[in-house]
Amino acid sequence: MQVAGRNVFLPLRQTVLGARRQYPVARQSKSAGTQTNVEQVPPSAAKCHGKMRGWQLHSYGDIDELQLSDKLKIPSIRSSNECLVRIRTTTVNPIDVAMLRGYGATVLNKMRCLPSDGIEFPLILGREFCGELVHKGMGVSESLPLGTRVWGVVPLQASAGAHAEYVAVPSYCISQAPDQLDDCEAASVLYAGLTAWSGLYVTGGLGGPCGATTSSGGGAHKRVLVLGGSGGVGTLAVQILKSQKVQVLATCSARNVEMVRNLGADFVVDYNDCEAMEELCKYAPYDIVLDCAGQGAQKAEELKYDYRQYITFSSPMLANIDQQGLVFGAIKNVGDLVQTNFKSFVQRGGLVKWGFFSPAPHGIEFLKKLVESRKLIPQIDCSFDFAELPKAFERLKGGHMQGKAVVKL
Ligand SMILES: NC(=O)C1=CN([C@@H]2O[C@H](COP(=O)(O)OP(=O)(O)OC[C@H]3O[C@@H](n4cnc5c(N)ncnc54)[C@H](OP(=O)(O)O)[C@@H]3O)[C@@H](O)[C@H]2O)C=CC1
Repeated sequence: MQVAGRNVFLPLRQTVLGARRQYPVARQSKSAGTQTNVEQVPPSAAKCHGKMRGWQLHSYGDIDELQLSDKLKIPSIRSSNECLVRIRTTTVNPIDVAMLRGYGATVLNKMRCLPSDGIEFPLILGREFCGELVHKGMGVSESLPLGTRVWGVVPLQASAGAHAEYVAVPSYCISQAPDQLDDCEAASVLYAGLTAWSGLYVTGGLGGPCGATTSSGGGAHKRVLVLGGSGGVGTLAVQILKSQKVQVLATCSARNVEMVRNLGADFVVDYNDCEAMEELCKYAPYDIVLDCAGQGAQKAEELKYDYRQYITFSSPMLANIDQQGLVFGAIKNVGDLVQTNFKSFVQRGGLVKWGFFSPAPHGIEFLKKLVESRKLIPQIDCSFDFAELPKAFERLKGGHMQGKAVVKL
């Protein structure tokens, strides 16, 4: 991403060695002639020598492409609104597994503003984290002092993600981590939580205009069916909906029915039990059917009950563009969406939409309020040490997760 003061680099090494207290510094960009102020001094990072450990990807492929190195350069703050975080915990999400194979590369490389002959490697995956704020630009709010324990997300197009000791992110992507959560729990909320929030409130308009533009939530007395209530996104979607007094129905495999019920779902069905699945017809029409199970838009055509909106997080958008290029992929996307919506509207009277993760600050605020009032409790499926990160990828590939796969640094 192009940022202001792009040529202003302030490696952590220069700012932390020997430093013991916070003070602002300013560096002049020779080429741009602009000035970027960077407040810094991470006392606890004083031992670092400008290098960090991290898992890198040098080409797309499978899990064995992930390479651990302890000689990676610590990311630099490149604008006054960026923050450098020393990571304590991170997670592995399905998007990391997909990006390992090259998913979305065409669009993401465009967003990375690479020159036409540029390559995106090395890449560091990892979309969310909990850690300590060690370095920040002067434009970052005083409500986030250095040393703050923060939770945050990494925008999809960033080529240096959270599977490393440090990550640099725009300040809107982080906030103070809730005290109610330990480091593992705090790392496992935002990526899936912001996906669920964005699907329900931005794409689905569950809380009206205020639900999408503020942290107010909403949707009381509506009825939502969550497909895949036991996964990373599904467990949070169920709890978000319950906290807003929405009637929640959910599907998952038999072994997870009790867990999803305990999260607050009013009615839970094993998706392998055809008879029980028929029961879902009794509760139709649904205001929203939320696909958190990778079923895609085509699943909407198979449903035997009516809905107003079917929202899937498994859109073919990036895959179409990967396969057919930007122009033909975009045309195919529009065609797919029109065709699916035509069928859906005629058969079920509802619309089919694609939902996406969105790093919105008011979404983060919304999730934080739920955590603080103990209405949202993250579910952790498994945790691994940093050196074992590939095992977390294996666990995700195995499927049937009960929440998140966490990695501790
Ligand atoms: N577009 C976007 O921006 C984003 C998209 N996603 C997508 O959303 C989906 C969910 O992500 P996430 O929760 O992290 O993934 P998980 O792997 O954590 O969860 C998926 C869950 O789906 C359940 N499941 C599998 N098959 C079915 C089925 N036929 N019916 C009902 N449930 C089923 C599984 O439950 P069980 O064990 O009970 O079978 C599993 O727990 C993924 O496809 C992911 O790629 C996620 C984040 C962002």
